[in-house]
Amino acid sequence: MGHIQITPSILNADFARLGEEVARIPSADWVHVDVMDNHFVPNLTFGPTMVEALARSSSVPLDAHLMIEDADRNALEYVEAGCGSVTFHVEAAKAPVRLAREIRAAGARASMALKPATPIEPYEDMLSELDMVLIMTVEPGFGGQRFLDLCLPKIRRARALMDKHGVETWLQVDGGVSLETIERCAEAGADVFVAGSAVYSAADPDKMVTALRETATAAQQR
Ligand SMILES: O=C(CO)[C@@H](O)[C@H](O)COP(=O)(O)O
Ligand SMILES: [Co+2]
Repeated sequence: MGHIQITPSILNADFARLGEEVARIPSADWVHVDVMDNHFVPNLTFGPTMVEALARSSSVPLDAHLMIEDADRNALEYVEAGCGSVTFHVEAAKAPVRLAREIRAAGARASMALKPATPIEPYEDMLSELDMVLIMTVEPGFGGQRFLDLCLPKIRRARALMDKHGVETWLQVDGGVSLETIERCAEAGADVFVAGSAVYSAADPDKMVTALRETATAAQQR
């Protein structure tokens, strides 16, 4: 398992001042940018032009979470926009192995996301093609939803498969992660944590990043 990383989502930040909002979380390991196209999910956020502007203004690297149809055709735009990690949904990719290879070849970390009802087992043999697997712990589309405990067994199974294959693939969780739920995820084997509303509704977002990291690190070492 890798060291604990915290990647705040800006979905619940003030979109009118995104540059300033990102500057409020200097301790974050990554900034999670939720790209939504109103087709793969029933919500619309921003595209590569905005992500490119954010990448230029941020001292923290960007972790793009693409909730878009036709990921095969559009994912590379986010590598070109300057994201250090690009996550596509397997439900939206026609050729996930080819896409992961293309993302890596273009110079970013390649990551694949699974919705709550999508199993990890069919993708066991492609773990070595991935730098990260993202297990959604809410249905994608909106911030501020309740954490789905039913996803915890899948986190455990994903960690067991990664151990079995001896890969260094990171295991990210996204959705409803807070000081209350992060321990369960870390104990199950996750090492990269997206937190949106928990961070941006805190009085001091950067302090919340530190608190989340400390809580997860303690749970991981138990
Ligand atoms: O990808 C998504 C939602 O689809 C997430 O990244 C959320 O934006 C995280 O927000 P919280 O659930 O932590 O409020
Ligand atoms: Co996300």
